[in-house]
Amino acid sequence: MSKTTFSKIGIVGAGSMGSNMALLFADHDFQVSIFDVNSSNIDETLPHLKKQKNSQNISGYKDYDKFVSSLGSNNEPKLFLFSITHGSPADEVLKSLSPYLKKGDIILDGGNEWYLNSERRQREMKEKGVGYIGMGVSGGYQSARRGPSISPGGEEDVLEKVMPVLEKVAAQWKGKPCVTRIGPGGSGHYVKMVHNGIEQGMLGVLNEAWELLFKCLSTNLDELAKIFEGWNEAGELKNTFLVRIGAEICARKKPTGTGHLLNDIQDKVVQDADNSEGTGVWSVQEAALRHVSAPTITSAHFYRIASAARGERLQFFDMIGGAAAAKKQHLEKNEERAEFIEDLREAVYCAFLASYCQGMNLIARTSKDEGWGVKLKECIRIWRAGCIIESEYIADLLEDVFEKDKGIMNVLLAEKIASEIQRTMPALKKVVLRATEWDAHIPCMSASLEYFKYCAGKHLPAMFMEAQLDYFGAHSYDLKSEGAGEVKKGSHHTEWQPA
Ligand SMILES: NC(=O)C1=CN([C@@H]2O[C@H](COP(=O)(O)OP(=O)(O)OC[C@H]3O[C@@H](n4cnc5c(N)ncnc54)[C@H](OP(=O)(O)O)[C@@H]3O)[C@@H](O)[C@H]2O)C=CC1
Ligand SMILES: O=C(CO)[C@H](O)[C@H](O)COP(=O)(O)O
Repeated sequence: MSKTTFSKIGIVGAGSMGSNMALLFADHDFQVSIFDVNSSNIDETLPHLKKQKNSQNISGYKDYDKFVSSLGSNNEPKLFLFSITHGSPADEVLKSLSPYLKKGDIILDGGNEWYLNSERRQREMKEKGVGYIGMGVSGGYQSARRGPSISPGGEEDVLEKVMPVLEKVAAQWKGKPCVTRIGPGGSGHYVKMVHNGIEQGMLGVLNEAWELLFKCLSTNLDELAKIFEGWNEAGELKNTFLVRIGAEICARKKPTGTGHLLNDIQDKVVQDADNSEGTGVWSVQEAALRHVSAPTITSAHFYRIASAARGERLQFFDMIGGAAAAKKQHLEKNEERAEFIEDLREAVYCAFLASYCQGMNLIARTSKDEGWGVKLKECIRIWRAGCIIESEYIADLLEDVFEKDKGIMNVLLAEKIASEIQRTMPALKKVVLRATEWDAHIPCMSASLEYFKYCAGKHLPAMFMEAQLDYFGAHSYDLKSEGAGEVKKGSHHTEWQPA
């Protein structure tokens, strides 16, 4: 581990991530100055921070002048951490902070940011001699407090200076910090974006399993918590963060009154639709732009978009006579129920794997396109702890794949992955079939099944699509007799109907 170069840090943004990272850095003996353009955020957060351990290391600021001065004398290089909303809020803050920045200062942008914004800011800051690191921080606010998984990207000499700081505060796995130099430019934010894309897919899959158990099989929430706990204890879903917190969420009772808290929660995910988070949208956009098939991730996204529009959903529900509501099922025999739950566990794993494969293929593609040299094995390593997509079995599998083939572009083609898919796809198919009969919502599981099916399609009906495209668009085609061929326009055209 390298030596720490900074002992002070200026955090901009006293929201849930920023304030918890203030405590994290304070625990690691950094002098922390926390600033927010909205002074009421400091008024609200500081008293709370001051009640915590090591709070003597934290001071709050409401104006840039005092904030920057608190970090040292004029010629002392300063380290800043942004924890603010992506896009124009981060641009506004950077513009206001800019007059105070000096050569040698470094900004760690710890928000979820569009990688091209990070690259633009890197160029702007470079002109002033200021380093700018686009830095993914994963694990939500609990890990921000205890140690997150961190994916920094930027210029090598700047990364060199901040790695000792990040190694100190990152989550640890087997004695190693869950942080690595991802690569140049916006690669750090890009990898975090894909992490959130994978997360989106996994969240989608698990919410489908939850509905099948809760609504279709009428499993009560305490029993459901036990099922998820069991899944998290052994087998392919062992030590999977989202399954573990899923069990806690099912079991949680209301703080007042009786009953489970979950029963009161509305069925809307709005953070994509209201633009407060961008990573989901960008992952979908990037998968399309880079020509990487990622249907688990994209289906999860479009499902979330539809979930946000509850008003429209209710209207449409009435219009089609409730045909789309998940139905209660009575699996007569206990063994039949147990068998279904076991199939469901395998199906969840198989679809989680689909989400991971799609995400890793996207990183591989973009890293090659951009010449970033991202080490996929390292991405998996830093996602082992302090992170939302933590999943031990999948990480073991993929680390091994990336160890053996560092340049792999499509992880489906790794023997180990293919054999896992072959082994668990029948369970996924059984679950999709049953769930379809039961009118359960399965956008991600069904998309994952289709993904594996068409990625392994020896004779796709795309031959018919290709003919149609040639009919009306003269797009031309390859002939079967010409073999697999390249990914490029074919050389044959038929004049199906003269114009
Ligand atoms: N929550 C999470 O689990 C994670 C979040 N992130 C990312 O970390 C960043 C912070 O997230 P989080 O703490 O959850 O969000 P919060 O909403 O709690 O905090 C966001 C902060 O940004 C400030 N802000 C918003 N708009 C502006 C603006 N125009 N100018 C200056 N400041 C502004 C907010 O101030 P105000 O309250 O006045 O709006 C607030 O201080 C985001 O980029 C998020 O994507 C990353 C990993 C996990
Ligand atoms: O970055 C995160 C975790 O890693 C945040 O929790 C973020 O809110 C997740 O949002 P999304 O599912 O929309 O990507």
